[in-house]
Amino acid sequence: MTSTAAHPLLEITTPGQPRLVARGLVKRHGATTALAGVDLEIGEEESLALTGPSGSGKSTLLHVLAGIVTPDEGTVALRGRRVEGMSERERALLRRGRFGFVFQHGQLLSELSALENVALAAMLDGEPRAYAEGLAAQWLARLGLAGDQGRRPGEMSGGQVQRVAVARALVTRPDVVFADEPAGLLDEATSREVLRVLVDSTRAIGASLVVVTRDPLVAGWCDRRVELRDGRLDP
Ligand SMILES: Nc1ncnc2c1ncn2[C@@H]1O[C@H](COP(=O)(O)OP(=O)(O)OP(=O)(O)O)[C@@H](O)[C@H]1O
Repeated sequence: MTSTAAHPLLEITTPGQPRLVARGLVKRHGATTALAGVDLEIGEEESLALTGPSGSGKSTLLHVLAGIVTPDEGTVALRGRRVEGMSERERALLRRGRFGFVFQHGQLLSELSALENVALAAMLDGEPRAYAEGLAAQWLARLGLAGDQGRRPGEMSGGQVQRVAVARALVTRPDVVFADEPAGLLDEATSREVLRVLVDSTRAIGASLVVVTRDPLVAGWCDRRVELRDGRLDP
């Protein structure tokens, strides 16, 4: 499942460095300081569980690390290249090609089948349609959804939908996968099933993973766990 698309950001390689490095991140929302100075490094192929109480800044940190939200202060670098210094176009390319996302809900297009949803991510990353559909079919089969390719999100269970979302995030073989309580709306058993698939599949393709989770068992599956409190990482 190798990507054939030439990617303008693929030349970003600095061997030996952590994959993602955040320094001095501060983010304010009006009077609220969501991030109050966060330093974080994420290694090559490392999985990191991001935990902490409600309102502690987990989602904000994930969005800043992923280049979705610009910090008020501080820097984020992917393999040595500053993300917050990129143009909007470069950041969009980065998000589409080098990052994968799994959110709580809403990331699949309801009018498209599971196969089309996954293939679309690969097509947006530059793959031709037939190749993208082949990749999508392989990923769906790998995640136990071989028989569900033609189903739309409304015709699948919550757990199946989130597994399609995992396939969608991984089909571009991203460097880093960001997941914000990706199974937060599911029952505990189904949620853990989805998270297990996410952690294992991310590891299998050599991607790094940042996952926001409240579940200590899931956090235990990750290589490392950090806790945010009032916008700071607990030492
Ligand atoms: N767009 C926004 N506008 C205003 N305040 C915001 C915004 N986004 C986040 N905040 C505030 O910033 C703080 C951190 O929010 P954030 O969503 O990052 O926390 P969280 O740890 O992910 O919370 P939860 O576990 O409840 O999802 C909170 O006080 C929140 O109310």
